[in-house]
Amino acid sequence: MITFSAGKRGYLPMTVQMSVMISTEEIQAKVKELGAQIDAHYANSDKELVLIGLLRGSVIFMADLCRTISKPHELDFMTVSSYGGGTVSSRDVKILKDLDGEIRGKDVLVIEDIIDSGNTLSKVLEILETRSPNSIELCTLVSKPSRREIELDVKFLGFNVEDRFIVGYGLDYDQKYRHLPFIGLIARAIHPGDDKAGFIVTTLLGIAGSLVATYGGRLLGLYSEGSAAGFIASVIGAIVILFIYNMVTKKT
Ligand SMILES: O=P(O)(O)OC[C@H]1O[C@H](OP(=O)(O)OP(=O)(O)O)[C@H](O)[C@@H]1O
Ligand code: HPA
Repeated sequence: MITFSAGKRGYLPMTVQMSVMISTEEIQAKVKELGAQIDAHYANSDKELVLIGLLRGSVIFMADLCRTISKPHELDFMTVSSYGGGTVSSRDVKILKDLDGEIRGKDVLVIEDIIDSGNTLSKVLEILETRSPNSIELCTLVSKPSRREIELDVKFLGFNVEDRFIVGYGLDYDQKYRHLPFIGLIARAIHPGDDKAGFIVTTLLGIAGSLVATYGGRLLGLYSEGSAAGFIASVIGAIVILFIYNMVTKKT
């Protein structure tokens, strides 16, 4: 289990616990293996080879993979999106950015980080086939065969994985975690701080809220000297503190 800090949510630091599904070492070994398979496959072709990465997920895999391929090749990119910020394919695959170059007569190798339902790649293949390349093959680091809605012929495959939502090595959840060098599962829901810090901060906030409500209430003439704020007023006091804290931290 790997624990790391993941910025802040509201006024408290977030901590994420992640379990490793595919380690950095396993990924690096597989990338080299795939590079060798790709070199062997295209060794006898006299056509130009172009690797097409689907942004943004494939970028880390593609950057590592292309450096293990000896045959000279071009890199080009397309942006398609089907997941938005969620974990379920919308099946409405949108082409957001097309290729910069021509692929007519070339050997095209499409690079993906993951194939899940197959909707994204099948749409991309449909488009690329209309442009008369010499050949089109698919390469993905990860595949979830049990999720497939559209069958695809994947020539170069890294790992088959079970149906769990994974992140890292290009794979994101809401655009986060792509930078991780391994592929993992978010094991514990993102929570504010560790439990001890959460308890202490919550207690201090409760006390501060009560003080703000008591002295604020006296200033406003709501309480007489010597009487203290009740529970609801203290909660309101705590909310006022959080509001001010968020205003101040947003400005810095
Ligand atoms: O087989 P599918 O069910 O279509 O899912 C696979 C696609 O989902 C992810 O892309 P996403 O739309 O999340 O964009 P991203 O590449 O920017 O992460 C991933 O990179 C694949 O392109
Ligand atoms: O498990 C996943 N993680 C991240 N992105 C994805 N896109 C399809 N499946 C996944």
